[in-house]
Amino acid sequence: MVNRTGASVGTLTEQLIAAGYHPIVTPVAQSADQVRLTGAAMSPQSVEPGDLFVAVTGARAHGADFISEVIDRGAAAVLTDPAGVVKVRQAAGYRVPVIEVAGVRDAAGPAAAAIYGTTATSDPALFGVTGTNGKTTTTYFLRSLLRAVLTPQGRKTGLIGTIEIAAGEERIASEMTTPEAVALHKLMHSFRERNVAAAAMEVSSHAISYQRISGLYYDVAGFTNLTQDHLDLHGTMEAYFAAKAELFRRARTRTSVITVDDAAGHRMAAEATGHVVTLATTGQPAQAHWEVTDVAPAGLGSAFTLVCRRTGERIRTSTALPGAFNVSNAALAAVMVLEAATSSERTQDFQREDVVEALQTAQPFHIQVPGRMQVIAEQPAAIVDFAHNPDAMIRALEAVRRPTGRLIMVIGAAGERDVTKRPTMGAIAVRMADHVIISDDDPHGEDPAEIRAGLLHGARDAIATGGLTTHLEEIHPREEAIRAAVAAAGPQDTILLAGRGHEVHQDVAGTRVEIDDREELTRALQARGYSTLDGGA
Ligand SMILES: CC(=O)N[C@H]1[C@@H](OP(=O)(O)OP(=O)(O)OC[C@H]2O[C@@H](n3ccc(=O)[nH]c3=O)[C@H](O)[C@@H]2O)O[C@H](CO)[C@@H](O)[C@@H]1O[C@H](C)C(=O)N[C@@H](C)C(=O)N[C@H](CCC(=O)O)C(=O)O
Ligand SMILES: Nc1ncnc2c1ncn2[C@@H]1O[C@H](COP(=O)(O)OP(=O)(O)OP(=O)(O)O)[C@@H](O)[C@H]1O
Repeated sequence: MVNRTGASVGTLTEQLIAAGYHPIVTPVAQSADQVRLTGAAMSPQSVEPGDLFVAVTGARAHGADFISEVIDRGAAAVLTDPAGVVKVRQAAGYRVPVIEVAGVRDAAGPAAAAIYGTTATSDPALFGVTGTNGKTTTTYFLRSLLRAVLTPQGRKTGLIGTIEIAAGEERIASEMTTPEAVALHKLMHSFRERNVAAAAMEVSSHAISYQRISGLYYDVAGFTNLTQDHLDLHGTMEAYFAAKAELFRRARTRTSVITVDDAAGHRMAAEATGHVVTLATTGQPAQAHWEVTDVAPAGLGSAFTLVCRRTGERIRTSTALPGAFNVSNAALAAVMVLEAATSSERTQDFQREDVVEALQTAQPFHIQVPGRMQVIAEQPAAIVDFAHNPDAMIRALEAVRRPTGRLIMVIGAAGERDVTKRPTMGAIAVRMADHVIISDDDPHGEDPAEIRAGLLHGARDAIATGGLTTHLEEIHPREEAIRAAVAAAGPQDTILLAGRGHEVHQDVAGTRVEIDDREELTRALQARGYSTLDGGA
């Protein structure tokens, strides 16, 4: 059953009071009950007639600075902070009701939930994934498994993440890993309209810190891992951990599935509230609810068994994606859906035997995830991957290393992001590859030469202190670095392009420079007479 959208300003205010906010509504000529809100928007440019405009303040501006444009677009009311109220009054007088709250970003979620009809049990069933690495891959795996279970019931699946937002086969380009709260609730409504029964969603630490998931309720949330990244936003690993931990609270999530392969996972499981399920994927004995055992190579990927310690149940499945970390990602997706099938709330959607059968027979983890360990050619082995932080680089390099042949890699680092990881990434590259080409990623507003210098510094230091023989070069622009990597490779060698994955343009000081690693690599390989795999570009 699709919920109709809409709430009056009066109803919305009552719901905010019930949710613990203390809204103050400044009056207009009409009574608050007569002003009907049919949608919500946080970006002034996306306001539509009848919307609640949520005016937040930030590093660049206050949403209320754009109030004249917002009213011209037909906004019916404004939700904002005390500073926003003053701005609205000065620029627009008493033309629309203004609801004042102290924490606008946090109140935006419950407000949008009231307007778009999101509740804890409304469709879709939400599966959230957080962690430093593996969110995109795990959500693709989740969607694929959910599809295998729900398609025979005539129901659809949704996806929200870095690469795309999708409702069934309909695709919307994604600008953020996790959109703003109002956009998320609008999306939940459109999912319901499209018969989407379950959705897999990436939850970035930015989204948690900026309260983008406010007003959402997760049936199951999964944790992959926590390693260094995003220290520009969080400052310390402790604060980064605390942001992620917010997802695993009873008030937000019914069942938390936590991968406990590292200390951060153990601590996350200990601090999570509500129903907590642990998963160990290293193949080593562990005191976890679910364990991965019997990992064996299967094509480029791996087959493995999931064992439930409590019941002794054993489920054999596999993934076609290379790398031990993809066993972890696949196992997490599998346990999240198995646990949803166990929860009494959703058993009508997810029959446990359907999930087990899908895992054993439908090969749900044999999909390609754009730019994640994407194999472009086999001779030389040529792979495009999104690894752009130290841990992901180590794991990606381990995954592609073969007993014979040289390993050639191209890396860069993004500008205006966590500068402390650059020397570490340079050092990892020269320690684990035979030939390293340092080039550009997304410089944003930073000088690309300085970013490369950060990587080179770490790389040169590691070569000197470790007495390494790695061949190190600096080549830009990136397409030239890719051509050089291919020129340096023989058929038995391996080429890894790291850092950009699915991305199709670089942001260079605000200018979009078209470049797709998969296409560049395909072209460079073909120009030298090598065969490439279909769908590589
Ligand atoms: C660090 C961060 O996440 N910042 C987000 C935050 O910015 P902010 O608090 O500084 O706000 P602001 O940009 O001043 O905007 C305030 C208000 O003015 C409006 N405004 C602002 C400027 C303008 O020119 N025009 C305009 O209308 C905005 O729409 C907003 O209503 O709130 C803004 C509005 O909601 C977001 O656009 C902005 O995301 C920026 C674009 C961003 O780059 N975020 C990235 C880092 C991010 O969130 N990434 C994660 C993934 C990270 C990962 O795992 O790699 C993600 O989930 O996507
Ligand atoms: N479970 C994992 N553990 C460590 N590294 C991983 C894991 N899964 C994937 N990776 C590596 O991290 C890279 C990014 O993977 P993915 O896009 O799935 O993660 P993500 O969390 O969505 O990343 P981002 O938030 O940066 O988009 C991959 O290309 C791979 O190199």
